[in-house]
Amino acid sequence: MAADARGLTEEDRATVRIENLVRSFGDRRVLDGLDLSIAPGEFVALLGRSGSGKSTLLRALAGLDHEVAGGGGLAAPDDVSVVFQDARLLPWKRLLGNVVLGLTGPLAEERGRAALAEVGLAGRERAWPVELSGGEQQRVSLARSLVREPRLLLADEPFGALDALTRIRMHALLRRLCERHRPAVLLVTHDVDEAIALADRVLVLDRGRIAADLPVRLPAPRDHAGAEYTALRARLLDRLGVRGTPSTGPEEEAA
Ligand SMILES: Nc1ncnc2c1ncn2[C@@H]1O[C@H](COP(=O)(O)OP(=O)(O)OP(=O)(O)O)[C@@H](O)[C@H]1O
Repeated sequence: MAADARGLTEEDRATVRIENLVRSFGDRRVLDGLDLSIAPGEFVALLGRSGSGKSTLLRALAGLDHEVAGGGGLAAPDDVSVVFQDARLLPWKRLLGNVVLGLTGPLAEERGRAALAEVGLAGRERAWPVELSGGEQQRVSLARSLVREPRLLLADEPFGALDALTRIRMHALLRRLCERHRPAVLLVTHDVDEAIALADRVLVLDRGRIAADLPVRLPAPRDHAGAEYTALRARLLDRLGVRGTPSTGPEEEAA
């Protein structure tokens, strides 16, 4: 692997580096020798059938699971933010209070206001979470995550509970925010179109490992009707077993 002027390879510079990760629940090995690396600023989507271990992997990366075993290691930064399907705002705090929770320093409030403005909620700082729609609450959750300028943003089905129209708006917002803040992102989703719309690279988790690792090389704006889009979508659905085609060996393509 090519090294830079300081002798660092791409692997050394990775924001996430996992080798041989294993997680079992009782007799069941959910993650079974999983390898993965994510480069700084890279947006990666993770697909996989229900129960394939997507949330388990996310929890391990978030440092929420102390029972994972990494033979070769699990390296993820400490400055990680996590967004879940439900916004998990504190109902007794106003929006600004929710966004700046745990932030210290004289600029905390100012940064919180700026973050709310970035997600389209300027002027709503003093509103209570209960006054917001589900989509608006999820915007606050994004603001709360990104105000910390994390090196890694983990998102577990963040738009799963939203209606189709709000979801499309949230896609555009998330993409914009990530281009501005440049965290590495691991987005867990069930939705193949969401994965292709947002990510630089799409992974499929199957039988405890990354079974497909495909770069998304589509010109912006990503055209749902384009031949490249359709071909990538078909490959991913195939890997997910949706078309009834059994998956074969690991599928990889250099990014
Ligand atoms: N704390 C736990 N105790 C026992 N089994 C668990 C625990 N957490 C997860 N599992 C099991 O591990 C497997 C993977 O779960 P996980 O939630 O990671 O899957 P997932 O791919 O995120 O699924 P979904 O898409 O349905 O959310 C499941 O079979 C689940 O029952």
